Amino acid sequence: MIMIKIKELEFMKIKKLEKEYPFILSFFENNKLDIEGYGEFTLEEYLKHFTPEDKEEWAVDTEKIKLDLETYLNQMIEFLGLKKDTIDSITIVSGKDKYGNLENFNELTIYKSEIVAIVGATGSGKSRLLADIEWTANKDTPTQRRILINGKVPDPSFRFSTSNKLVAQLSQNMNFVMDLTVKEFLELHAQSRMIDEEEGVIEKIIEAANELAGEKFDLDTQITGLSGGQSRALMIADTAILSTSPIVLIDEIENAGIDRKRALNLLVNEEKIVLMATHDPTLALMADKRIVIKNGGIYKIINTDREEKIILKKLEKMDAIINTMRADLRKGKIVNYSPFS
Ligand SMILES: Nc1ncnc2c1ncn2[C@@H]1O[C@H](COP(=O)(O)OP(=O)(O)OP(=O)(O)O)[C@@H](O)[C@H]1O
Repeated sequence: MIMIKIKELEFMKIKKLEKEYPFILSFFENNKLDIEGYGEFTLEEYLKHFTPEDKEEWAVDTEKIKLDLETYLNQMIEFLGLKKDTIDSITIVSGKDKYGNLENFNELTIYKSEIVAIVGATGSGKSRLLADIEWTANKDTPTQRRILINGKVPDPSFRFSTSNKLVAQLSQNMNFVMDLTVKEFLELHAQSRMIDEEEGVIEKIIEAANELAGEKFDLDTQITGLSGGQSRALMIADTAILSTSPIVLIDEIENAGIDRKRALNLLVNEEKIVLMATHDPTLALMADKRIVIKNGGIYKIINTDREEKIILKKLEKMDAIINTMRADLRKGKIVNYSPFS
C-alpha cells in the first residue's frame, strides 16, 4: 500500500524532507542529484531548476525521479517500520435507540473529504452520535454503537493519545480564558505540534480566519477580546491548517457570524472527514449526505441529490441577502430596499 504520495511532498522544502526522511539523502546521492545549497527550495522548485541543457547533459527525467522517489520512500518506510497510520474512512456500526430498538441501518462508512450532516429534533441524539465517534465507541456507550477506523476496531490507545488525536472537536462554546495575543496562542499551538515553518503557518491561519470572520482581526489582538464569530473562525482555521486530526466533529456552527461555506471548504480541502450536527438547512444540504436521528437512533441516511443541490443554490442566495442585510443593519443603514426583486 502506498503510504506517501509524491504529490504531498512536492511542496515541502528539501531541508524539511531531509529532516523527516533522513534516508532521502541516499536517494539524491544515488541519482547524482546535488542538493547542496537547495535546502530552502521545495522539491518541485528544485526539480524545476534544471535547464533543458542540464536535463540533456545529465539525463535528468524529473517525472521519473518523482516516481522513483515515491517508490523509494514507501519501501524505506515499510522496511524501517516507520509506517504512519493514515485514516481513510470511519464506519459507524449500528446500535440501539433510546427505547432499545435496533437502529434502522447496518453500517455507514464515511471517507476522507466527505461532509456528513447530522439532523434531527432537539434532544434526538445528534451530540450523542458525535460523542460515540469521538470516543471510538465499542459497544460501551448508551447507544451500543461501534466505530471502526479503516474498517477495523481501532486500538484503544487512540482514546488517550494526546499527540495522535483522532478527532478535533469544534463546539459552540469557544470561550478563551488565557491572556494571550492571537500570535502567542498560535505559536503555542504550532510549537506543541512541532511545526517547522511556524511563521508561514501562523500567517496562513490568520489569513484563513479573517476570510471566515466578518470583522477582521490581527495577530496582536488579545484572544479574550475576540468576538464569538472571530474566535470560532480562528479555531476552524487552526483546526484545518494545524491539526493533524483526520476527523473533525462540529456541533452546530449556526449563528456564529462566519462564512460557513468557506469554513467547510477549508476543512474538506485539508482532506478531513467532517461530521456536523446542524439545524440549518443550508449546512445540511451542503453535506454530501445527512444522517437523520430519531429517538436516539439513526433513522435514515439520505444522499444529497442533484435536485437538493439546486435548492441549495437558492438557499445560498437567500443567505447572502440576509448577510448583506445584517451587515447593513450593523452599520446603521436603513434597509428600505427590496432584496427580493
Ligand atoms: N441511543 C441512545 N440510547 C440512550 N440514550 C441516548 C441515545 N441517544 C441519545 N441518548 C441520550 O439522549 C439525550 C439527548 O441527546 P443529545 O444531547 O445527543 O441530543 P441532540 O440531538 O444533540 O440535542 P440538541 O439538538 O438539543 O443539541 C442525551 O442524554 C443522550 O445521551
